[in-house]
Formats: sequence, structure tokens, C-alpha cells
Amino acid sequence: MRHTRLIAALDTQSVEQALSWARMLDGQVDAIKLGLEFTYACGLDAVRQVAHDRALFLDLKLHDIPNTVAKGLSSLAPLGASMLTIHASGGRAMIEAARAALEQTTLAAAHRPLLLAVTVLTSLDEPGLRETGVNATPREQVLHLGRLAMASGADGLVCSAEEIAPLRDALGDAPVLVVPGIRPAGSSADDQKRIMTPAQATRAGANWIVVGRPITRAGDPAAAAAAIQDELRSA
Ligand SMILES: O=c1ccn([C@@H]2O[C@H](COP(=O)(O)O)[C@@H](O)[C@H]2O)c(=O)[nH]1
Repeated sequence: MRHTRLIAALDTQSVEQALSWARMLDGQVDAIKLGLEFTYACGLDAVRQVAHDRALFLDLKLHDIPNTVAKGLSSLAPLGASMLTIHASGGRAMIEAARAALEQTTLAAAHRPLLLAVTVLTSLDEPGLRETGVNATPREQVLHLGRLAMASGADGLVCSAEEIAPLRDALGDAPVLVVPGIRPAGSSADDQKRIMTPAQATRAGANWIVVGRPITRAGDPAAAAAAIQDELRSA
């Protein structure tokens, strides 16, 4: 049976805050995620410092022409992240270039970061997606982009928990599914639109769930993470 692992999103503009959360969550989460907010505010040296010997999901969602994305990933690969993100909507050539760049830059295949393609942001519902010019439901568009990304060299997909079952039906166990938009029962949805609880996401087949504010805003982040791990185990 698949075991779903927990990533804590450390979204902050402060190195001290990120370090403090990372230390208090050591042993409670399976990886930490640093993203745009932290990286733009604090820089790549700070990413290295917080990641230290922790498993790192570096979620910078690259989206540009193939050459630029490839060069960007070549610059990021030495940081030692386990997972890096690009937008699937960048297209086949961009995804292929991204994969090739990671293979060329990383000396040992075993140390190559997983290339994850973001499908449809979990903050978008159907009306929000249509406003972007996409005449499909989020589920249809996630499936479309998921197929394209996996056929172009992605190792996995970022999607909401609502799309896990259709993705598994279409693509089987191959894609590593990393799932944000996770809210323990009773917690605020914030800006997320396609949400599920940790238990629902693990039952649906998530490999990893990503949880930010329900952990970082808790009075006791370590206890909040431990409660999510308990929920995953007993689902
Ligand atoms: O579709 C996506 C892709 C990435 N994210 C990121 O996950 C975390 C979620 O944080 P919460 O505080 O739990 O909402 C955040 O860092 C996003 O950048 C996402 O939410 N949806």
C-alpha cells in the first residue's frame, strides 16, 4: 500500500522564521518546501542554509521558453533539491528541455531532482480557469496537461486531490503525485479552491501532500504536523 508523505511549505520572507519552523518540524515532516516568497526575499544561499541536510522541495514553478527554463534548472540543480517544479502549460519542448537539462547537470542519476509539472493551480476553480481562456473543467485540463507532461519527461505532477483518481486511472502508478490544497477538517481554505483533507488525499492515492498555513499558522506547528501524520496513518 502507498504511504503518503508530508511536505511542510515554509512560506515566509524571513530566514530566521524558516529555520525556526524547519527545526521544530524536524522528525515530524518528510520534507520541507521553499518557494517563490522565500527564495525571492532571502536568496539561494538562504535556501541552502535552511535545506541543510533536510529533504527539499524547491517549488519555483519555472515557466519560460525552453532554453531559459533549461538554463534556469541547470543553475538550480546543484542546490540538491529532491524535487523541482515547472509549469506543464509551458509545453512539450519546454518540458523535454527541462528534463534534458537536469540529466546533463546532475552527475549521478540517483541524485537527479524529480521534475514535477504543475498542472492547474489548486487556487483555481472552474470559473477561474475559464477566465484564463481554458474551456475545460480543472479535471479535464489536469488530465490533458498531466498526459502531456508525463509523455514529455516529467517524473510527476502537482495537482489537487480531486484529480488524483482520474490521473491514476489514466496514467497508473508512474507519476509521482504531489498534492497541495490540503486542509485538515475545520481549517480555513484561505485562497485554495480545490481542497481535500489529508485522509481524503491519501485514500485517493497521493504520494506526497503539501501543507503550509495549517502548520505554520498553528500555535504549535510540530503538533499540527504530528496530527496530520496521524491522520495519514489512520486513513
Ligand atoms: O497548485 C499549487 C501549486 C503549489 N502550491 C503551493 O503549495 C503551498 C500550499 O500552501 P498552503 O498554505 O497549505 O495553502 C504553497 O506554498 C503554494 O505555493 C499550491 O498551493 N497549489
